[in-house]
Amino acid sequence: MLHTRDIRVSYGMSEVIHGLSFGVGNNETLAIMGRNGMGKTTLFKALIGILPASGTIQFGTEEIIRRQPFERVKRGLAYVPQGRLVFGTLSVEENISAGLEATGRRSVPTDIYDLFPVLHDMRRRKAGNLSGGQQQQLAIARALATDPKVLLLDEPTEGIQPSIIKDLARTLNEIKRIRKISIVVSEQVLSFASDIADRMIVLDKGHIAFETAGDEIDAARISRHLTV
Ligand SMILES: Nc1ncnc2c1ncn2[C@@H]1O[C@H](COP(=O)(O)OP(=O)(O)OP(=O)(O)O)[C@@H](O)[C@H]1O
Repeated sequence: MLHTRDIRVSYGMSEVIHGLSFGVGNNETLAIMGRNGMGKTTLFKALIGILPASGTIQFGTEEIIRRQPFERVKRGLAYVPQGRLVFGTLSVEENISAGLEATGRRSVPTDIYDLFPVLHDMRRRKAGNLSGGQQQQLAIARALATDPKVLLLDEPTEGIQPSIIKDLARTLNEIKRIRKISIVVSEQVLSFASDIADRMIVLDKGHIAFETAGDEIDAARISRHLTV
């Protein structure tokens, strides 16, 4: 579905992503693991097109590396940034509706409120008044409103309580089942990633240290790359 080849990203003269090649298949969840500063956010920004990158990004049958972010979204790539970044002064429903623009649809698809009933209950509230976990749900709901084929999630568990993290894993598995989409998620929380990933890639200083199938996860080996 989404395949990169030799992706390189730099800040000025300093290259931080050093030629990454990986892919995510149809209806597959890929977790990209790595501790702070290993390049996860930089990689995600390059995938959605906020940061320029060299190499190739094949999305379905199309090469998208020169496409603007909004063109990538229109084609079915959605991005939930680290830190959630909802529009705090807009209502929950207005936040979700912001995602509809890419589709031409006018009302929020019902499956979104089925997935996130709390957002339905709070649809008239200002998004800034929601808890961290609820804002994360809202950011995912807004991304789903764009009707994506691939959902990119940058560290969705950051700053979220452990009990809510379990719910988030369940919801992401439900989204994959209902929508039949692919998910690429960056993470440091191995238990969460293990609950959702079909495959994992471990990033180390902008390189792929190794890759593993979800049912063959060597927790000790991955943990060595997650703890300082
Ligand atoms: N705007 C920037 N200018 C220069 N260097 C940057 C910039 N943003 C990130 N970096 C550097 O790029 C490298 C990768 O950072 P990145 O934020 O992608 O890592 P990360 O794995 O997402 O970590 P975190 O979880 O802390 O965001 C780090 O060495 C970081 O210092």
